[in-house]
Amino acid sequence: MTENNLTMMTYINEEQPILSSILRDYHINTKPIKGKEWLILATGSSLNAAYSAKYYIESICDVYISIEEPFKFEYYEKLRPTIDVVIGVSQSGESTSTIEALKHIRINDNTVHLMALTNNINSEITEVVDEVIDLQSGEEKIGYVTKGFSVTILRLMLLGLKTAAVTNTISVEKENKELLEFSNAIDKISDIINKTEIFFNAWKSELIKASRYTALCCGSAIGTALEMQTKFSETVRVPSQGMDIEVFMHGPYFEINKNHQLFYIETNSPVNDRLLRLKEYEKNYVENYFTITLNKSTNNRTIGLDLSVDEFKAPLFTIIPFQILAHHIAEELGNNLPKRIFTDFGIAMQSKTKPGSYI
Ligand SMILES: N[C@@H]1[C@@H](O)[C@H](O)[C@@H](COP(=O)(O)O)O[C@@H]1O
Repeated sequence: MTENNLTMMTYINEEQPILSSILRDYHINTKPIKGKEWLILATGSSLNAAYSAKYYIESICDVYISIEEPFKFEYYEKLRPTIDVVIGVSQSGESTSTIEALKHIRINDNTVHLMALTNNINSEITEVVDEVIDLQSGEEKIGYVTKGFSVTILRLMLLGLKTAAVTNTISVEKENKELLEFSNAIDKISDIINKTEIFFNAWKSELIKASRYTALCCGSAIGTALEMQTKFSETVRVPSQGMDIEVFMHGPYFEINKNHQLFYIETNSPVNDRLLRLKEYEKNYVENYFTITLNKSTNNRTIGLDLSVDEFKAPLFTIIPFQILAHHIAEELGNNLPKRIFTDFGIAMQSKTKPGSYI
């Protein structure tokens, strides 16, 4: 494939094989994380990936995870003395705020273990940490990451699984059961892609009309809602937001009008009933609302992933329909995604160490 033909779909289609291969290499490639209190620093999609993995790791492993925006952390937060390890997650390894926050921590604390999780082991982030974990997600030349996002989530989840196994928090049987569940669900990613394509074709003419897109979730799916906001903002470029239903209920619901489109993310959370009640209420005020559920679909407004995974693994999969919809809606709206825009932004604002190498 020539560079001119690369699209987000190229990389979305690579998710299933790369996630399968990472899972296959789990026993060789995944080392446990030392310590009970982890602080993750990341920005953009990497931050959303951290939120996507946090609740799985905490559910399987006896650790506590805090997640912070690095810039805010550097200038306004204090490093808690109980933090054992700080993990800077940066797919490019070139986000200056993550690098600077790690440097700042090192200057003020000589004992905390600093790690980088990155797809570029020659990048600047690797020079400021004690240990580097290679994401190994392969090349991604469209800067609006999809494959790298999914790989980051799986890598983080597997670090949690390995840590749980090595510390005897879970049995070998449980570890194998978890690996099998991941594997079975990853094998169904091509079905998720097909179902989303059918959904998009059925709803295309409506989907492109929204004046605002809102993704609503409960608890452990927050990483999906946040990444929907990031991905739609970057690509569809129409106001987009993603949040927990409890946040929505305390302000944002006032702005709803019929031109908004709502996406509900259903992951069989214990508070799912509240999400269903909200959907029932809001359907009187918007023309278009859709659901992405872990279960089977019961109507044509719903993409049913039909996966046997718990709500904690769900974010690895619930994001995929949004990645595909972002690509297709952006294309329908005439946004030429391979053509880079604001190419001078990263350097002007010093948000990146160098201009992105993606097309
Ligand atoms: N627009 C990009 C985002 O798409 C990306 O997620 C973020 C973090 O990048 P990285 O994970 O390489 O640190 O940087 C930029 O802001």
